[in-house]
Amino acid sequence: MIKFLNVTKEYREGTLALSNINIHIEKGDFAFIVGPSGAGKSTFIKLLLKEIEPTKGKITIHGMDITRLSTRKIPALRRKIGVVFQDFRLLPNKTVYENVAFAMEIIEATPKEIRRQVPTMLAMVGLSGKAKMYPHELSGGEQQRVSIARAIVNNPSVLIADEPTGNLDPDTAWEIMKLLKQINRRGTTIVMATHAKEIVDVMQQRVIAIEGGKIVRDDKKGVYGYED
Ligand SMILES: Nc1ncnc2c1ncn2[C@@H]1O[C@H](COP(=O)(O)OP(=O)(O)OP(=O)(O)O)[C@@H](O)[C@H]1O
Repeated sequence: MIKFLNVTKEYREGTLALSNINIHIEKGDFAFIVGPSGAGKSTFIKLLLKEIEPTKGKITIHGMDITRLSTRKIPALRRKIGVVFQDFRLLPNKTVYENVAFAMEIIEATPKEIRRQVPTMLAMVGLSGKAKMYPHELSGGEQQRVSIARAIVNNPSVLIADEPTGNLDPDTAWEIMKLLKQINRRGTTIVMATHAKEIVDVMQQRVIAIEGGKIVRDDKKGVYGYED
């Protein structure tokens, strides 16, 4: 479902963030992307979201070459991909309900669809009782749940999570991981960049390690493999 074919990203002359990498992530995979700081993980994620373009190579999602996508088709691509960030990125002046609803308004869902789908998502992430609250009234873990609800409300086939537990204490981090695993079980492919050694070691999922812009490991049930 996601393929990187001989992908190279050079930011400017001499800064080779990714060097001729090949990755194939299958539908339903739960893949951790690990590696030391500066290894190229964020670059990998930005390429997937088409925030940046590769210098060489091809990236396909569902067989669609995203490196050749016209600007007009980028919204359709983004709809297939949900994203969750370390810093939540919720809209501060919107309630929990409105934050999730907004993602549906952007794709022009009908008010009826929104009224049906948003409460379902909030129930799924365990926040039914907090629909009217604002982000600053929530704990970090709760804010991350809202951002997950927002990321999956349009039923994307892939959920990209960039350090989703980076700002959370260990117990809360595990709650978020349980939720991500539950979403994965329902068929959503998950790609998660992380520095969380314990989480990667316990979860026993696919681990793709990047070092110096190259893939140095790709194990089906891998471990983190670095000191924290
Ligand atoms: N916009 C940019 N312009 C120039 N060089 C960049 C840019 N973004 C990243 N780089 C360089 O590309 C390399 C890979 O960076 P990247 O952010 O992908 O690493 P990372 O693995 O995500 O690191 P971290 O774990 O610290 O977030 C680094 O050498 C970095 O300095």
